[in-house]
Order: sequence, then C-alpha cells, then structure tokens
Amino acid sequence: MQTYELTRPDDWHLHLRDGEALAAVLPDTARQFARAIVMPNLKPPVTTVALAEAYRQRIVAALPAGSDFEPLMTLYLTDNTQPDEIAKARQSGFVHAVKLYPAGATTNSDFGVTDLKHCRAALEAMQEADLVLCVHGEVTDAAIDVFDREKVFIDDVLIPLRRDFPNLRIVFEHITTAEAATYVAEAEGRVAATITAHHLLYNRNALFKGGVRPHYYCLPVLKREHHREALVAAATSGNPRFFLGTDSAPHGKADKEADCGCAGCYTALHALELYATAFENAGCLDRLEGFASWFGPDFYGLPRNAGRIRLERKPLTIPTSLEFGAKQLVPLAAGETLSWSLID
Ligand SMILES: NC(=O)N[C@@H](CC(=O)O)C(=O)O
Ligand SMILES: [Zn+2]
Ligand SMILES: [Zn+2]
Repeated sequence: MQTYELTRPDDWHLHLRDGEALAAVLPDTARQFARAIVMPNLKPPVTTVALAEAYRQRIVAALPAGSDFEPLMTLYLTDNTQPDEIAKARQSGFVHAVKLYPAGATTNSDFGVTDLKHCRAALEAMQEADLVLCVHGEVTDAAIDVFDREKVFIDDVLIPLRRDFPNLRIVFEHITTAEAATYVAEAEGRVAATITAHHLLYNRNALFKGGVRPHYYCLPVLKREHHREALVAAATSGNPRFFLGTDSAPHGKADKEADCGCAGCYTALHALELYATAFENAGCLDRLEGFASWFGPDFYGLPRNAGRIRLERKPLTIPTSLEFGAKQLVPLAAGETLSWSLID
C-alpha cells in the first residue's frame, strides 16, 4: 500500500498545557486531529465548568488561523466535586468527561482523589447525567511495584467501581498491560480504553537502551514485551472498545533530563505516523481507521468526522528538538525515520 486514506481522526486523551506551551504544541494536534479530549491537569487543575470554559477559550484563541479544531473539555475530579457541578458540566455542551486522577499517581495529580468513597455523590450524578468518567488507572501505594500498579488498580478500584455504578460510562485511559486489555474486552457495561502509540511501539527495554532514556518515560510506565503484544492485539482487533488516545504529554527537555525527570512523551507532532507504523508492523493498517476515527466518537456519543485525511508512504524524519515557548521539547523517537507521512 502506498497511500492510506481515512476519516479524519480525533485524539481521545491529550495534554495541551497552557500559556506559551499551549501555543507551541496546539498546531501539531490541530493538524492531525479534528477534536481532542483535553486533560484538566493544569496548575491549578480545571475543577469547575467556569475554569473549563476559560481554558477552552484560551485554546481556541491559540489555534492557527482557519483551524476548525474542537477542544472537548474535561473536569478534574476531586474529593470535593459537587453533584451540581456535574449537572452544570452536562448542560455546558463543551464538557465531555470528568477525569479521575488518584492523588499522587501522575503529573499534577496532587489535588486528585484520595479515596473514591468521597466521590459517591459526584459519580452518582455522572451516571445520572451519562457523563463519561476517564480514569488514570494506577494505584498509588508506594509498597506496590510500579510495574504492577495498573493491574492492582483493576482489582482494587475498577471492578468495585463498575459494580457500584453499573451504568457509568468509563474510559480506562492509556492502558499498558495484558490484564487491562482483557478486563476492557470482557467487562460488563459501557467500558472502553484508550491506547497510546508509544505503548504499541515500545516495551520497557526502550527506557534503558544503552543508558537511561528519559524521553521514553511516561506513566503508566512501559511494560514487558508480552504486554505490548496484547495491546497491539487489542488495538488491531476491530473491537470498538479500544480507540486512539495519544496521551501526548509535553515537558521541557530540561525537565525530563533531570535528577527527577517528568513523566510524559510528546507525540502530537507525528501521532498518526506512529500509529500507522504500529498497525503496519502488525499487518493491520486497514484497521487503523476504526481505531483512530470511528470508535472514539461512537463511545462518546458524538458524530464521526466528515472530512478525510491521507497518509503516504514517504519517509518522515522526526526532529531532535522543537521549540516549546522559551524551552525545548524532544518528541518521541527523535531522530528516527518513519515510513509514513501525513499529507496536508
Ligand atoms: N502520561 C504521563 O506520563 N504524563 C501525563 C499525565 C498522565 O496522563 O498520567 C502528563 O500530564 O504529563
Ligand atoms: Zn494518566
Ligand atoms: Zn495523560
């Protein structure tokens, strides 16, 4: 195949940041995707509809001229989120999900949920309003091995949550394990998962190839090869419960190459080319359209995009560094060459 045309895709898990970082990264996403679910883990976090509306306006103001990209906003769930804020979110028309960060699990999660027992009224309201719950699915117990935190989350948090709120729509974000893929495929009710390009392309060896590689460090951390294989099987299966979410999570070069480097990989620049590589490696490029463009809007109850985009078999060399406001940003797989390019 020399070209691959597909319905214009959306990104169902994205970090756009704010200020000059937002201005630097937004054009990359707007070039690749029609819409994106924008994560609320700013400092301070986007905990109210009013904050989400102001953030949405800053995103729209930062768009390149002529872009029709649509940000789909989310609220950051806290121990104190009130049911009336959920009702407001539903009425707003621009808030499409609420995000659960277990406190301390990842970047800017300090205001996250300490125990879901504090969120029962909010979850009840979300189930009632049919508002999607997006979940960073890792336990935070320091005694649990970092490679096991997703697996333990399924048993300790997700299964009880599913049982207590059987009609809640849940997206298990950025899944990284065979256990998560199996859970999502088999769970009762409306459960789906996003899968990143980096978890389809790399296993944990990428973190230590010839030395420590901070630009391959994200959360949940890359896992063993058999987990990567299970994720590829899920993404290419045609099961509509699995869809595209890049989790593109930009951090400045110096903030990653540090004593205590930040978690997150920047992939918005070349997301589709990365996913096309993973799908082609699996011999399933023809399955990319469902995963990237159909199953996400279907789950979120939004129309599929009308436009189409085209990938061509043409080498794409990934830059080693990008401008990121006053900082530098190193994209995933910097310096490598992919065999697909998105044609404008
Ligand atoms: N994925 C990451 O490693 N980092 C994300 C947060 C998140 O999605 O957990 C970030 O905001 O930097
Ligand atoms: Zn996360
Ligand atoms: Zn994320």
